[in-house]
Amino acid sequence: MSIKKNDKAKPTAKTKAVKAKPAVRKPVKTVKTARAARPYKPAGGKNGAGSWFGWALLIVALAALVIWQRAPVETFLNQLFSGTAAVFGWGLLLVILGIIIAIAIFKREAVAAFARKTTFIYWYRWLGALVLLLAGWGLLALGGAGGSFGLAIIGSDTGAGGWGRVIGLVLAAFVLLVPAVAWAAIKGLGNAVSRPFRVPKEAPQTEGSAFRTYPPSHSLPHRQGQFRPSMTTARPHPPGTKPPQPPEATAIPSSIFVESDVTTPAKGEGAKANAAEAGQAADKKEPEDKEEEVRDLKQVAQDVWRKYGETASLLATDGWRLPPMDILDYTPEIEYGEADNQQRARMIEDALGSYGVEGTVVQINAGPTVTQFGVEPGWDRRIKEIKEKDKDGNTITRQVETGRTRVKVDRISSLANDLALALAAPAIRIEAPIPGKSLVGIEVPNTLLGSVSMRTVMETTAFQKLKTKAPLAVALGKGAGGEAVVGDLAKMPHLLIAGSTGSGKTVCLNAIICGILMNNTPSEVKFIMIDPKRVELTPYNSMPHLAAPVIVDVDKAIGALKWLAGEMDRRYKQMANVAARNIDAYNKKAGEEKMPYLVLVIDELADLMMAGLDDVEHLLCRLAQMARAVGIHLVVATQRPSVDVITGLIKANFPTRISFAVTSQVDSRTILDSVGAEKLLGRGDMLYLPTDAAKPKRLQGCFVSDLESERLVYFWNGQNPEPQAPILKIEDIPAATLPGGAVDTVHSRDSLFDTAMNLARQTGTVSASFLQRKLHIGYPRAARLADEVREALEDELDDGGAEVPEDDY
Ligand SMILES: Nc1ncnc2c1ncn2[C@@H]1O[C@H](COP(=O)(O)OP(=O)(O)OP(=O)(O)O)[C@@H](O)[C@H]1O
Repeated sequence: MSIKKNDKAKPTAKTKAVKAKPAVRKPVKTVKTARAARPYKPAGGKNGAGSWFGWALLIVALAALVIWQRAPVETFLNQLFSGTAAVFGWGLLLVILGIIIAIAIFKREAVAAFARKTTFIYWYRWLGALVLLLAGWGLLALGGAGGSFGLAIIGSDTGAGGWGRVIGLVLAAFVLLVPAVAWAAIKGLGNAVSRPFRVPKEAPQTEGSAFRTYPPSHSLPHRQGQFRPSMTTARPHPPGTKPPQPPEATAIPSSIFVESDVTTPAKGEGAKANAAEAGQAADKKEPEDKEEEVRDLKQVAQDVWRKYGETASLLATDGWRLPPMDILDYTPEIEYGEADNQQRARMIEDALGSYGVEGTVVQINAGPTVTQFGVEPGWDRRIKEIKEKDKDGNTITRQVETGRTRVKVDRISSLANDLALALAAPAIRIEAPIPGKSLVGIEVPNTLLGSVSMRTVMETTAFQKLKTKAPLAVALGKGAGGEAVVGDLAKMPHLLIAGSTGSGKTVCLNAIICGILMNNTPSEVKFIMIDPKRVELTPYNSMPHLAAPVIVDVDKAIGALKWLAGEMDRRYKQMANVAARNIDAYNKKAGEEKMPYLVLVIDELADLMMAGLDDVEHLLCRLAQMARAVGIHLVVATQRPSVDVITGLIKANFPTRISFAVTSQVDSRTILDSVGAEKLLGRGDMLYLPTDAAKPKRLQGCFVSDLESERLVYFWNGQNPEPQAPILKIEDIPAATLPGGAVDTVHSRDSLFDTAMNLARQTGTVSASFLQRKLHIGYPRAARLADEVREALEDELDDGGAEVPEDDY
């Protein structure tokens, strides 16, 4: 608000001159833009210990060093232990070695962490550098400039013997510095030598070969009852013997990739279309395109194996290999126009000013989807008009500020729609105040919407730090200022996700699942996945991390919840036996028999709630209340955030919540207890409410493409671990019963059931795609409807009715 000033005016006797300063616009202090993620430091594996090849090298190198420098070592030991060395002789070295190995075994985790921290996981490279140094010194000695130490290195022989030693040292350094290349060279040499003597033969995949071929999960509906479908029989290893180890990583397993007829169904929108048109040449794609895609995928996965299959740091303690970071795509971030944001900041100030609200934009946080403008509320000034005479005797009016109060935050919040109009933005969310700052945050959608790849978040220091102490670390997305937001599922300890259709729930679930898959082996984490929609999570079928194949039947799902509640009780008893209070304490005491974390993922809670409201609510609440300590965590998503699905009890037990775009304020309140989610933009734009925060935080969720998750599934499926006994078999899950005792078959009958029946009778066709076209409904619903119609017609046939039409899915 400007205040007129008249320098010439003289104050009258009655008035006191007040020097009123015009409101000065402060410059925008901070402009944060989303920065490129910090360069990724290679993540250490679980033990960080190195391969057998590396260990063998170390032992040989140490032994050679000791034998070579026997005299000084002996002198040193004698000096160190005086009489002791004389008594024990060289045995003392063995004792020291034994102590070191014992410490390494008992303090495995600590040693691994230390090794990772100090980059000692690359000890062989350090050693290699040392050997190279010695070689250099030896070379100097050959030229007469190496001193007595140099002469010792070449054995005081400046002829062929000395040269031989130097060359030997250089070769040893080469092997230590790049063991993989050395190993490949040795193998290549071996192959070249043996090639002339080899008899060419066909190499069919034999039973028990290093890698198994897995049929595409979606093509196995008939195998729903089986655990980990595989085409080869897994041989149990005899008790007391070593379980089969994963294959040598240098061999790129061709059989891990399913052949070109395999198309794991894409998830998300693509998935639905894909599944819907499964019978119609796989989603209208040209066969060549499809082949190209599969070949690409195969190529990428092969490249990943070639590059990282032998990385020692990827080898986990239990023999599995963790996926390398390169398995995820790297998407460069969009740079946001700073000038554009400055201009919008001015527009916000002007728009506020035009409604009589003083405010200055003092901070701009540019994020991937929205830019947050931090507005410092100005003053509500009380102005008094003073009439006075100038020196010519004319009456002039002067305004004087007589008092001021801060602009109320509510006055800015109530202008959301007006600001949206002024900025020509679709929706504006106002965060008043920004937690921890005395500013009001105005979130304006960017003109260019960016997406956040999971890799960019996983490579940040925040995630890398969390990962070292939290096995269930998940990458959630990036905040309004482009900062990475990560969370620990174990601390959440259960997560409720809601949002309207197409808002990004399934992508978020995938990001959580893939995040866990990137850092945990099947013996550390098991999943139970419930997917009533049948297309979203089924691509994970056949993965070794699954405690049971993906459950798609609602009645089985309720049975699985009951099993999980039983498992929780069993775990509590097991823990009580060893006096452990939680899973971490138990696993520390348990030694080899560790308890895996169990993560239950439900893609559509509404379907379950509709099937057995009381049962499901009771079971979920019981699990949510008690399961954290025994390592069971729930991740539940729904597209119906209404009070009959997200009941008060469920809400109370799921303290961590994520809301994607919803259609109304009521829905937003139901999920978050506050408004705001109705203003979200969809496509991964979310409000994240962690347990310890009073207000939700706006993020752009991580995007995981179908290709990325497929690659991960291939990676895990391709390994040949020790055979795993199924924890939970689908056929063992009891079907849930309705309150009346009858098996639940009628509840899910669709409102379009009668229309679909009529269509089937008239046209003689029952297929999901047909119903989808005719009834203008989505694929999941059409597929369910087709099943119902088919069942009903089969029942009629049993009672002497018309024949069931041929299925043309
Ligand atoms: N984090 C994200 N970044 C970029 N795009 C996203 C993100 N999340 C979702 N999308 C886009 O939105 C589409 C729909 O997402 P998704 O399938 O997860 O929605 P949904 O909420 O699960 O829908 P439905 O309930 O119908 O299954 C995706 O295909 C993708 O194109």
